[in-house]
Amino acid sequence: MPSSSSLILQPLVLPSTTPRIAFSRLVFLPRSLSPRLRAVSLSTIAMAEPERTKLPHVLTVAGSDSGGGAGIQADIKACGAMGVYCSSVITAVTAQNTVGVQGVHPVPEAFIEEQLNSVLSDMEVDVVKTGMLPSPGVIKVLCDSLKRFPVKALVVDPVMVSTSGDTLSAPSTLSGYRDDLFGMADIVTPNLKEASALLGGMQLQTVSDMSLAAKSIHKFGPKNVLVKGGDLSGSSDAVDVFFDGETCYELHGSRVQTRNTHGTGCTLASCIAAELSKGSPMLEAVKAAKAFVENALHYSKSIELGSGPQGPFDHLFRLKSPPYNVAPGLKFQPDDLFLYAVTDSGMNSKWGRSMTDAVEAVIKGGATIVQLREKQMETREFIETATACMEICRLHKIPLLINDRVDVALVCNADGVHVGQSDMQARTVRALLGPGKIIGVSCKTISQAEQAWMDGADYIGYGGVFPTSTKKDNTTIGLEGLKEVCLASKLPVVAIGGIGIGNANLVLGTGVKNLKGVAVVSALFDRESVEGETKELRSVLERMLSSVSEGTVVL
Ligand SMILES: Nc1ncnc2c1ncn2[C@@H]1O[C@H](COP(=O)(O)OP(=O)(O)OP(=O)(O)O)[C@@H](O)[C@H]1O
Ligand SMILES: Cc1ncc(CO)c(N)n1
Ligand SMILES: [Mg+2]
Repeated sequence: MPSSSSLILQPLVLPSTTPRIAFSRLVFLPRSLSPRLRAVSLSTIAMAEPERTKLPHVLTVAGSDSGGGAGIQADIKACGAMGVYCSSVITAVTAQNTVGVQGVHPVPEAFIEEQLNSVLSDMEVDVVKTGMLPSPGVIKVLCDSLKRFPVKALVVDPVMVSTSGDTLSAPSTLSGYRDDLFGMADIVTPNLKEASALLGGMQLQTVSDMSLAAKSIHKFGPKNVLVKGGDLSGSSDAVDVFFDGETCYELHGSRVQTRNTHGTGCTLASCIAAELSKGSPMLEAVKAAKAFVENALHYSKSIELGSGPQGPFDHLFRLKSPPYNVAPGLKFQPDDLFLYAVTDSGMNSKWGRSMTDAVEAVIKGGATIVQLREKQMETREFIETATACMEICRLHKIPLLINDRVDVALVCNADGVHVGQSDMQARTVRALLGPGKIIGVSCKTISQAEQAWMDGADYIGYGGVFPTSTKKDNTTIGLEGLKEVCLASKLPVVAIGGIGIGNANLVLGTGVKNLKGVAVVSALFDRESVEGETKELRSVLERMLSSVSEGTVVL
């Protein structure tokens, strides 16, 4: 939470095109403090930096798929798409296409060992991901290599049978997986058939069977288990079950209607490995991987390759879409939600001020994030206004979000988008904006908050807390509803709806987990002095915050 005295020293990461000079700067939390403090914060010290960039690195130990949709080929493309370097140790060469597997040619174990030695001894691997390990001997070689060259994480996809029904690893590998490799794994990712085989043929037909299976497989020693439900018959969504040893999570995604699902499992495990190599926590890595697979399937629905029943999909779909080339904006920090200003041009014209003047004033007053919410403005005017506001926000290092209009956000390279329940789904917004942008979702219920998290949003807006004139027909849920959703939410929350100087303390005073701030429209913009009102609200919030943190809340 913001505090006027907290100072941190933070390295400034420069884009790769910038001359190789590193700066360090003093950064105060939150981003908008007084101009005096900001001036101090920007004093930079130039110093020489060695010429070295460490790329996150995944090593895949898997089989080649001549059709290019699964195996090593999927792994390399998936890691590339996630921005991670991928080396490969090939365990077998398969002759494979959309019809099935026509042949398997295992690589001799001694030569697999040689490949492992070459890469692990030299190339600073962060994460190892395994796919097709055709024999128990290969598993043994791999375990020995990992003991000699430990890595940060091990992702085991226990590939046994292809979807076409062809055997990719001997049944005798089962005990190698269970007794040797699983105990070293950070996560194992069996599909339904593999989970069943690992558990001696246990029937898996429902999501609760999947949970039981995840818990049983966990007993073999991996830190986490993900039982994948791509092949769960009769399921209208794509549900996977994640178990971390304590909690079982059902991860629900939309089921894409397509024949092009060959290689989803390899891709999912590689994306998890890629996210782990970048430093993501496990559950976040799994979520990001699942969202990637779903998006890739969605964007590849129309691909026609081969005459068989299961086609490949396009891992590099993002390259085709120019929006993905937009520069990342300010990285999301939950504390930015502290004083969240939402614009309204009707109020600005009432008080005779321009949008840019209003945005500048609200930032000077102490707003920590700005959202342009313009329901009536023509597209061209909206883009011009948003571009001008972006300049002001960039200058002050305050994130600018656009309500609903992903197109406007892309054109003006805003820091993100805020969507409501009837706007574009957050996962689609994420697919369009890419991973570096901020996405917020308005939610009224716990299940909407859960869905926002699943969709890859960064925060939720919860409201209306109090009655408001800004939104007609908006149900008021009150402070009790706010507390309930905050406690259940996995994302930071900003409260909205009828909040102003007179009642903001009631909101922050709840002191409830995940509540990071208040979003305000009329109380800032339907006033004569935007800057003055914002300053006053900011000081009310800061006073409330310090009494909450000292445990001396007086309402
Ligand atoms: N049609 C689909 N729509 C959305 N997600 C899907 C679909 N099919 C599979 N998935 C997702 O893809 C991931 C891989 O699951 P799946 O059960 O297909 O693995 P697999 O059988 O090991 O894959 P492979 O085809 O590589 O053998 C899971 O997250 C699953 O939910
Ligand atoms: C080489 C290889 N690895 C894994 C799979 C599972 O999809 C496959 N079909 N082929
Ligand atoms: Mg499958």
